[in-house]
Amino acid sequence: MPNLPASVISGFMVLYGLFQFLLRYTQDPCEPPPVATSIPFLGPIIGLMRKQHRYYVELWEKYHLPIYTLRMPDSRIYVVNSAALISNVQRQFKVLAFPPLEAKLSAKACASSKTAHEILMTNVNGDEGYWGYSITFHNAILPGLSPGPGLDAMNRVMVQKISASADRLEKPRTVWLYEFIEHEIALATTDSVYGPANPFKDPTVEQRFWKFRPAIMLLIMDLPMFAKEGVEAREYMVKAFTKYFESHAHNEGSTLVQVRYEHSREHKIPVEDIARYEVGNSIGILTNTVPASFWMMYHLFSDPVVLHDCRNELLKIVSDAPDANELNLRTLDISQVKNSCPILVSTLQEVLRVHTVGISTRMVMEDHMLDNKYLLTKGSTLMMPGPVQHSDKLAWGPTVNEFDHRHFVRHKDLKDNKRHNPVAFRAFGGGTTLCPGRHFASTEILAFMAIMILRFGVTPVKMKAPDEDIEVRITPGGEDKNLKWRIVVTDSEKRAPLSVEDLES
Ligand code: HEM
Repeated sequence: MPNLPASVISGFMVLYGLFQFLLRYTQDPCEPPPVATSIPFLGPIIGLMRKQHRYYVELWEKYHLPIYTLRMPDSRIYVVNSAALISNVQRQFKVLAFPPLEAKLSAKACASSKTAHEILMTNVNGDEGYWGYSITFHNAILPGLSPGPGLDAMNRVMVQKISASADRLEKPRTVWLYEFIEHEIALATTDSVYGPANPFKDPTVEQRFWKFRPAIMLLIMDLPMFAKEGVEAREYMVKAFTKYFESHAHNEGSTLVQVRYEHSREHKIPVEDIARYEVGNSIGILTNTVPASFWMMYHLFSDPVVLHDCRNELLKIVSDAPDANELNLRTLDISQVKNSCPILVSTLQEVLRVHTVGISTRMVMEDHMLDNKYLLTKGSTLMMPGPVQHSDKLAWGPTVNEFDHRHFVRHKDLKDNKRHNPVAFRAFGGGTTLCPGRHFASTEILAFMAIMILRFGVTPVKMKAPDEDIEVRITPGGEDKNLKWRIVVTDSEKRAPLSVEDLES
C-alpha cells in the first residue's frame, strides 16, 4: 500500500508546480512583474485580508517597484507606485476609467434596479460623446461643492450645528472619542446636506448607517448572504430616503442634494433608485471625514506643541466686541481659519497624509501600453494606493514616518523649506476624479477643531495610544463665563490649498 502522507505531499507539490507554471505561462513578459507569487493566486488575497492597505506599503518597502501585478484566481490587479506613472494613468482617463467601475460598484452596494443600472451604463465612459448619467455626474454636482454660494450656505448650516452642540457642552463630560465625533459629524454634515427634513434626524437611520458601512465590501464581492444585518440597515435607510424625495423635502436642502436629484431625474432614474444611490452617497459624505477628525483631535490634544501652535494662530483671528447685553461676544470666521491659519491647515493635511487609507481604483477598458513600457490587459483593475505615496522617503524626506504638524507650511524664502512635491499628496485622489467634497470636508474638520481648541480641554481618561477608540474627558475651557461665541462663515470664493490642483488654480 502506498505511503499516504508521501502521496499527499507529492500531490501537493505537483499541484503547486502546476499553479506556478500556469501563473508564469499566462503572464505576458510586457506586463508589470508579478509579486507575492509564493502561494500562486491566493497569496495576494491572504495578504490583503490580513493586512488591508498596509499590504501595499509592505510590498513597496520589499520590492520598490514602480508598478507590479497581483494575480488573483480570476483577475489581475496592477498596482502603481511611481508618481510619474500615476500622472500618466490620470491622463489616460478613457482607457483607465473610473465611471464604469463606479456604476458597477453602486449597483452592487445600493442594489439599484435593472432600469437604473442600465441608465448608468449607457455611454458610461463617454465613448459616444459627453452625455449620459455617469460621465456627466462629476460636473453636475460641482455647483454644490465648489467654493461659492452653494458651498458657503452648506458650510454655514454645518458650522451652526457644531457650534450649537458646543454650547450645550456646559459641564465636563467623559466620552468615547470616536463615537462622540461620529455622532457630531453625522448630524452636522447631514443636516447641512439634507436640510430640515434630514432623514438622519431619526436616530435609527444614523444607527443603521454605521451598520451598513462595514457590509459594503461583502456586497461588492457579491456575498450579500454574509451581510444580512448590513442589507437590512440599507433597506431601512432606502425607505427613509424614498419618503424624503417623494415629499420633495430636498427642495429645502442644500444645492448639493438638489443638483444631484435634478441630475438623476434628467436621466429618468426612478425615485426609489435615487434614494438607493443617496444611501451610497452618504457613505462618501461621512466615512472619510470621521476618521480624519478623530486623528486630528488625537494629534492636537496629545502634543502640547501642536495645540499651542494652532491655538496661537486662532487667537490671532478671533475678534471681541461687546454685544447688546454687555456680555463679551467673541467671533470666529471659519473662512478666515482656512486662509490665515497655515499651521492648523498643515496639521489637517499631515493627518490626511499619515492616516490615509484611500486607494484610487480604475478599470482597464482595453489592452494598453502604459508609458510605452507596461502592458495592461483589458478587464483588469488598476490601483494607486495613497498610503504608498504618503510613505515614500523620496517625496517626503527622511522624517516620513514622523508626524510633523508643520510639514505642509509653505515657507517662501527660508532655506529649510520642507515643502513636499504636491503630486505626492493623494489624500483626495487626483485627475478627473479628484474629490469634489474636499473643500466641504476640510471646512467641517477645521471648524470642528477650531471650536474644540478654543473652547475645550480634552484629556485621556487612561494614558494609552488609541487602537479602536479612546475614552476622554472634555472640559469647557474655563474662560470668562460671560463669553458668548459667534461662529460665522463669510463668503469664500478663495480655495484653501488642499491638493496640487488647488495650488494650480
Ligand atoms: C476627509 C474627507 C474626504 C476624503 C479623504 C475624500 C477622499 C476622496 C478620494 C481619495 C476620492 C477619489 C477616488 C478616486 O480617485 O478613485 C474621492 C472621490 C469623491 N469624493 Fe471624497 N473624500 C472626502 C470627503 C468627501 C465629502 C464630504 C464628499 C461629499 C460631500 C465627497 C465626495 C466625493 C465624490 C462624489 C467623489 C467621486 C468623484 C467622481 O465621481 O468623480 N468626499 N474622495
